[in-house]
Amino acid sequence: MDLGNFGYPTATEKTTVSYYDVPEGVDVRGRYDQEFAKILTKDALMFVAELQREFRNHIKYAFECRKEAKRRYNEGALPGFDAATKYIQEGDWVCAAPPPAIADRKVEITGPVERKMIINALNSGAKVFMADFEDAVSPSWENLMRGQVNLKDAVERRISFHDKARNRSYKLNDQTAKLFVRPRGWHLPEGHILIDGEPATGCLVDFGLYFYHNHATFRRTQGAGFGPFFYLPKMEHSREAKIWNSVFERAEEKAGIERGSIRATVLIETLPAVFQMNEILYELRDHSVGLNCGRWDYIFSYVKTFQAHPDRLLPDRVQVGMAQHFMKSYSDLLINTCHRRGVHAMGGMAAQIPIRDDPVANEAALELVRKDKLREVKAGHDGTWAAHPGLIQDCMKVFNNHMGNEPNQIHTKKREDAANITEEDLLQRPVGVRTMEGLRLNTRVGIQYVAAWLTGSGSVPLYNLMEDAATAEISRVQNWQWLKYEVELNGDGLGVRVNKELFGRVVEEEMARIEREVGKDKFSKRMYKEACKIFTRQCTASTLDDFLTLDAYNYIVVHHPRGSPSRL
Ligand SMILES: CC(=O)SCCNC(=O)CCNC(=O)[C@H](O)C(C)(C)COP(=O)(O)OP(=O)(O)OC[C@H]1O[C@@H](n2cnc3c(N)ncnc32)[C@H](O)[C@@H]1OP(=O)(O)O
Ligand SMILES: O=CC(=O)O
Ligand SMILES: [Mg+2]
Repeated sequence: MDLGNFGYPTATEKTTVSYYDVPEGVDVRGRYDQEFAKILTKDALMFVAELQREFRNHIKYAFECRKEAKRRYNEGALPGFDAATKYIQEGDWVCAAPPPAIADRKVEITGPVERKMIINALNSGAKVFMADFEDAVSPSWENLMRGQVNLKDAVERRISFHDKARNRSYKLNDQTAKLFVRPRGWHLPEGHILIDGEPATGCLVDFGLYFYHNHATFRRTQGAGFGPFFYLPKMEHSREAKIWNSVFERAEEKAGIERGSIRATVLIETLPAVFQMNEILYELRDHSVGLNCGRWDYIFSYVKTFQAHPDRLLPDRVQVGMAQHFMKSYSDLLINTCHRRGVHAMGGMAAQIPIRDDPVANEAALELVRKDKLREVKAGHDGTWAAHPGLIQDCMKVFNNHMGNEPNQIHTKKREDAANITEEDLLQRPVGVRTMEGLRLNTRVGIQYVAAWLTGSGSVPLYNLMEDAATAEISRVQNWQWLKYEVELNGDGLGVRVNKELFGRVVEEEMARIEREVGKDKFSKRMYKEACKIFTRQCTASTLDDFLTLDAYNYIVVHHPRGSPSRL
């Protein structure tokens, strides 16, 4: 039996609401809004609180383990395959078969949970739209709660949008992409919802509210009996996948739906996780629809994992592509692992986006995207990511040309040749050089990204590339690493070493450049100075911050005390 309200008693309608109606032990400190109140119902909050109470100790333990692993890496250890789970690596098990509704995932568009973009993405011609609460979103209360409202309207197919300035209206086409939702990573708290006096775990809020309100409609209208579908980001170990699996089981139980209804694709986007791909799929075997190469966070994680290994410095960010041996090995092993276990091996995101006002540069950008997709489909990926609706047709053509009418390559491209990829392959030092331009680009991209994030945008176009939290992290940690080890910029032939004084000058000059590029007016009104402070502090910190957005989050939490006028 499918219990739409999870069997909780129906909440009585309040006629006058001045603040959210919360269950025992839950406090909502975010701004009151009537639309948000339809999401933050007492029953939905009770569901989130139950998840938080059941899993908080498991999450705490997983973070203790992350800390312990970091300590080991910082003392010189390298990540590697786990001998204790050889029986999983070598066993002959497979995951549950992919639901027919999402057998074909050739091209997936991703984007933040903004109303207009959700409509555009669902109408884009992509097979799947991954609605993002992670890398592409600045997790302000407004963005998150509006995102939940938008997704509910999208699942119920009544989402619309009117752009007053352009007098343009948006609504869904008859044929739309299948919806996946990516909740935040385990590390991000939700500072506006307190459960038993502590901030809720961000991803349990994202998952819990979305699941609670949409599971029944989704399964009926989109999933052909399966769903909802998720992407799970930034995990470092299979024990974290095990928590998600238990969360899914609990949600299915509460909703009274069959085990295995919920399906999720895990992003392999941390270095430790590449050694756990079998274990992650195993933990989620009833709920899995594969793995995805989250290449940008993966590069970030390579630097983070090796923060105390000066012999493993990265070259300039632009040189760390999928052709580097360690990146190619990661993608090949992911395909081999997924296909052996009967699930999708998804490719990743090329950073290029269409360049509207320059046809030659636009064609060059599209060609880079096409090449990246060709590499992926030939390697055996079953689908890929695209950042922009203008890329869907080209990506689709590449995949269709190679796969014809086949929905995926799970059973036709096993990549047995990749089964013997070793720890050395996965950790091989990237080749390339470091330049002053690399340091400058990291700095001006990092500052502009943080400025955008602080003002509500989690994905932005910068210098004709898509930038989001993952790409910005690379800029930050690379600067930190170069400063920490006072590295030589060996690509310029000048023997210049990076130190705080040089970095100080670079920051000043890049801030001046940003001001010239964006104009004095925007520069003074937006948060460039605050962004510069946050970014500079993180690049020069004596110990590396785990995440750029954890510190920056403090700037965007806005508490509204109960009964304050802003809640009315
Ligand atoms: C590392 C990772 O995690 S990758 C996954 C996370 N990152 C993302 O999802 C990034 C998604 N992409 C984006 O956010 C955007 O494409 C950006 C910020 C990179 C570029 O945005 P813009 O410069 O505004 O794009 P542009 O002006 O060319 O947009 C043209 C139209 O396409 C729409 N559009 C652009 N990207 C998207 C998208 N990803 N989804 C839906 N619609 C989109 C715009 O809303 C606009 O619509 P309109 O013509 O109806 O007004
Ligand atoms: O989430 C995707 C990534 O590349 O990071
Ligand atoms: Mg990522």
